[in-house]
Amino acid sequence: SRLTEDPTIKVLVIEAGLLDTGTNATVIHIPLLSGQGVGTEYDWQYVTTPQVGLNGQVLPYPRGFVTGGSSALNAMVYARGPSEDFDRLALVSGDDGWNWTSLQPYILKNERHVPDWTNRNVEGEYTPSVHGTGPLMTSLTPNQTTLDHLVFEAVHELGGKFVYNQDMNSGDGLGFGWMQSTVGNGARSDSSTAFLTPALNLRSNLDLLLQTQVIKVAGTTNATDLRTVEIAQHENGEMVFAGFREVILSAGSVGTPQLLLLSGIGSPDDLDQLGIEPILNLPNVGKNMQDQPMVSIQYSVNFTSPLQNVLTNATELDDTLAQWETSQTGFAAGNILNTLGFFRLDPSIPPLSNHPDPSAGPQSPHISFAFVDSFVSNPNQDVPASGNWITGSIVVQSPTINFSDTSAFAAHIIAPHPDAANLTSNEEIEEYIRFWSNTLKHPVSTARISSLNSSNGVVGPNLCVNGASGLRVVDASILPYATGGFPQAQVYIIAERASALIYAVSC
Ligand SMILES: Cc1cc2nc3c(=O)[nH]c(=O)nc-3n(C[C@H](O)[C@H](O)[C@H](O)COP(=O)(O)OP(=O)(O)OC[C@H]3O[C@@H](n4cnc5c(N)ncnc54)[C@H](O)[C@@H]3O)c2cc1C
Repeated sequence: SRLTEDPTIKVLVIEAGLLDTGTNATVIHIPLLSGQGVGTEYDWQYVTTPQVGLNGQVLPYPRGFVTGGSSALNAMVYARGPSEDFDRLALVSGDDGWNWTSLQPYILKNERHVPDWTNRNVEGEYTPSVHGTGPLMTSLTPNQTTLDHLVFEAVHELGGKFVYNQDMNSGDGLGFGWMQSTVGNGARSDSSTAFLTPALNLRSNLDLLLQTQVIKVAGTTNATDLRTVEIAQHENGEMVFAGFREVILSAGSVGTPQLLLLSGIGSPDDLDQLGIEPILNLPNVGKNMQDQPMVSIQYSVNFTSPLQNVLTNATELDDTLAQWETSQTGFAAGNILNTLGFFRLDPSIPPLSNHPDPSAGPQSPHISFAFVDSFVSNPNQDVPASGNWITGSIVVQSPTINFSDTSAFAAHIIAPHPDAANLTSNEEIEEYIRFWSNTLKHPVSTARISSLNSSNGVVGPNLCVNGASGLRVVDASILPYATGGFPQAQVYIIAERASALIYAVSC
């Protein structure tokens, strides 16, 4: 979208998946259904290899197979992460243009805060000055609940590190706050609805090839001058497009290293085993992947929740969805997540007492957690047939023990779910985590950025592939570390600056 603002530049987008329109695609656009696009025709439907740390489990690994990519499938959490994340990106890449302060124009250019459909008063729930004027819309929940108020009562009661964070997109990455979702006008806002589709409607210098898989990038006269793309629209239907000014891979943390390897870019040993002729020795392609594990604990509670009512009562669900279809309003026009917290672990106890701190700095989180007003099951866990439930979803480790002990929660919690009933020793907690963990689906770092003189990276500070010409990577794979926030916000920011770099510096 940004590149085609210049009418002299022609852009061809090649997308393997489907268009995000049509009857089935409402699963993408209705905020209440967020997450339900997983496992459908809009998902590549990968699975992991058996995970050693999770007792050998094989987990589904969804990736968007649709215009908008995974931003059309995701849980819509918009959290840029701590400023320290971006400062570390600048340090690793040796380019101050990636630090939090330098990125401000791009941060403000891609996103804007909008009211939820009820237009309720949200004063004190976010900070207007840290939001911009961009096409991507973010908003707060229209559906505040009893649970949300309990969460903030518990935060107040616990004090200490459990501070209220008015806006987790301000660069301050710690504390509990109201969650911002990529929702506007009652529907999901994503990289297709905010950027690609409006540009396609507006400009003739942008074209989209759908259901077309890129097979590899190639050189024509010079093997490392990579401006040719081989594609296929069906088996044995290969075509070659040559002569691009530049090829930009945005196939994501799984697709981008796959394409690099298919093109002969990677570790020569890996490529030899696959029968692919090596053209560039970049041993970090597809290596160093970081993701964020998550585990949920459910509690039965003595209050009912609107979300649970809708999800368990077919008539209510039909009515809610019918209202959305008519006017993009009602309960279905809000995300199912309303609040989110980011915290640091105690440095005096393991794992931090015997490992280097993996966070980006002293103001960056080690864990995050969110509460949902319903039963969110872990992989292969059955949803109980009855009862009122809430779920605490914890990334990496569980401080919900503290939370459920607060008087705010104690007055409402009946019992933890039987699967988590007897978690008292460290061993029992560890076994629970290994057995029930899932992934947040946040892979990064498979084509990581590094400074110009480093051999650790796949791309340099301008996102050009090291040792090649004509080839750039712009997606989550370039991030050097798992984010202290949630990755999509960082991907939009990277893409916004990348468009400026593409104008300024050729690869
Ligand atoms: C279920 C789920 C929930 C998530 N929840 C959140 C969340 O709440 N908040 C958050 O910040 N992040 C979340 N994420 C992660 C976030 O969506 C991703 O980090 C982000 O979308 C990555 O963007 P990307 O451009 O790197 O890749 P993607 O968005 O995955 O885009 C890659 C695109 O390339 C296409 N492609 C791949 N290979 C080829 C090929 N060979 N030829 C042609 N096209 C190809 C794909 O079809 C896809 O459209 C979630 C992800 C998932 C899957």
